[in-house]
Amino acid sequence: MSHGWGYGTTNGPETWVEEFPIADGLRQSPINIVPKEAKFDLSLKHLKLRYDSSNAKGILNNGHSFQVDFVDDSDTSILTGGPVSGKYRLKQFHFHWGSSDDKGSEHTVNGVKYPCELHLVHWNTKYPSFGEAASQPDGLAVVGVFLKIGAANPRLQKVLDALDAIKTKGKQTTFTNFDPKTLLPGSLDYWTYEGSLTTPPLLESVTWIVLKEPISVSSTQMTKFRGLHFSGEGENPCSMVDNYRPPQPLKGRQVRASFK
Ligand SMILES: O=C(NCc1ccccc1)Nc1ccc2c(c1)[B-](O)(O)OC2
Ligand SMILES: [Zn+2]
Repeated sequence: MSHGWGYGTTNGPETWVEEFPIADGLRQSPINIVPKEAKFDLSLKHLKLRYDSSNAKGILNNGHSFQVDFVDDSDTSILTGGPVSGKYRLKQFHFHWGSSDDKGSEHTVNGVKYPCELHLVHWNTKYPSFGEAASQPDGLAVVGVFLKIGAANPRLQKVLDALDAIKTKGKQTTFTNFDPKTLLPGSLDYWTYEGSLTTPPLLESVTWIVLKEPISVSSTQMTKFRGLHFSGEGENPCSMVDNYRPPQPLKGRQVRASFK
């Protein structure tokens, strides 16, 4: 049986460095964000996200999270402005969450964990593909959005209703006509820093753009995330929960803020 990385006691974040030594690198993610230590940078531009709902393609249980994949063969769903130069194409979005409402996010704010964190993954069109971009220091731009327990979020419902069809590892189904902009909070104020993928291969190619304002999710909606399985059909069932990497050392990096 393939051992493969995961979030369990024998293959979790503390073990990843054995196969992926960059886990101890200089620009690892996530991090704990301390707002008072973030430097307001007047030169940071407004974040511009233009998505075409018809680019949504499918939804997949990849054994670590679930992701909604987008057609990325043209510049129809792109991120521009913010801390980056050039155009970054939306490839997929996915989430990280906990086994209970007191944990689950990857980034933390003053040490506070949110129950869930959304990642919208974009790649720099100066490179020919996502895979190529993922190996470049300016290859990826990921927007992180915190989810906070409150009123049920109707914008999440279409995604959550699709989860019954992808309960186990490897299952996927079509998922069309969805604009991820509907998942964003009212304010696009953000913190930004240079980091990495938070899952193996942990490549140090991500400009992180973490939104200050969370979106809401209800406890009941959170139980839908927790109904997924890390395991495949017919394997010992293993609930997909606590699929988050804890904060990593800042190692001298500056976190900048787009707002005062
Ligand atoms: O795309 C991923 N893996 C497949 C892969 C293919 C080709 C080259 C490298 C990697 N992973 C991944 C991508 C983006 C993010 C994360 C993980 B995240 O840190 O969880 O949030 C942001
Ligand atoms: Zn992620």
